[in-house]
Amino acid sequence: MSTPVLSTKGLTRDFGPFRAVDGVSLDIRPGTITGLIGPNGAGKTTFFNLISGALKPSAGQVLLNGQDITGLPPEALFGKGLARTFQIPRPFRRMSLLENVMLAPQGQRGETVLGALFSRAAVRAEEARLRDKAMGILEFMTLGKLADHPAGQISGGQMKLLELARALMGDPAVILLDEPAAGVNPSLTRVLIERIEELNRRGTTFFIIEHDMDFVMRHCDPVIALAEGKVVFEGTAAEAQTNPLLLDAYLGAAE
Ligand SMILES: Nc1ncnc2c1ncn2[C@@H]1O[C@H](COP(=O)(O)OP(=O)(O)OP(=O)(O)O)[C@@H](O)[C@H]1O
Repeated sequence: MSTPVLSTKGLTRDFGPFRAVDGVSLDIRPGTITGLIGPNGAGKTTFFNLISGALKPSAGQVLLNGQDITGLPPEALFGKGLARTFQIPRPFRRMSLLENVMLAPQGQRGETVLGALFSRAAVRAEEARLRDKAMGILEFMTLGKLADHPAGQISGGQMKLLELARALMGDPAVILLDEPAAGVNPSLTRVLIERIEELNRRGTTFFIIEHDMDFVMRHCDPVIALAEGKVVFEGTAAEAQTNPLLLDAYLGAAE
């Protein structure tokens, strides 16, 4: 078996007396599109927040390519190749799409104190490089024509594409997506899925929270299920559909 690109060991998070994530240990294999499912309140988003540095764990560890990244802030993780998108995207609404993508956190010379020591020509060259890279990514995400549009004026589905575009500025090895298909119309969902699969073919690993079981069955392998903060299932999507524990814990509501 290949070395996991991302691992958690006993990852735990308490909110007062309530344990939202309860000793989760799992491995994400490189090159997979791994799905994370579970009922409302199972702890999925909290688990993503712990991995991506948005929340500090009460106990446990997160490893990226074997390196301990527990508790590092999101910007530091972005630089290490771990990116995350949100259930509800939050672009800078008055800035253009291009500016939003260019502003994705990364060691941007022009904005650092050190940057003041570089020549203005070097700063301009760096900005031109970022602009070209951001434009290429927007085109890849089918948003090229909207590059100069204010981000506050695009649809919710386009905002999800923009979120992924921002994530791509860090050349991430692993991307965490929180409900990418929620509230997105079918044609934009298709674009999103095609891009995820294209990036995956090029080697990017995805870890995706998704409630839409059709999406999970078609695109995710393996699938991990959380219930009450614990892993209750790990296997293929087909196994997930027939697992009795899962039917009780999660899919039972559909019966
Ligand atoms: N900041 C917080 N303070 C207190 N409790 C919290 C906090 N964040 C989450 N919780 C609780 O932790 C539990 C897990 O929430 P979480 O949002 O991680 O679940 P989820 O599986 O992502 O649910 P959903 O599918 O509805 O998004 C819930 O009971 C929630 O109320």
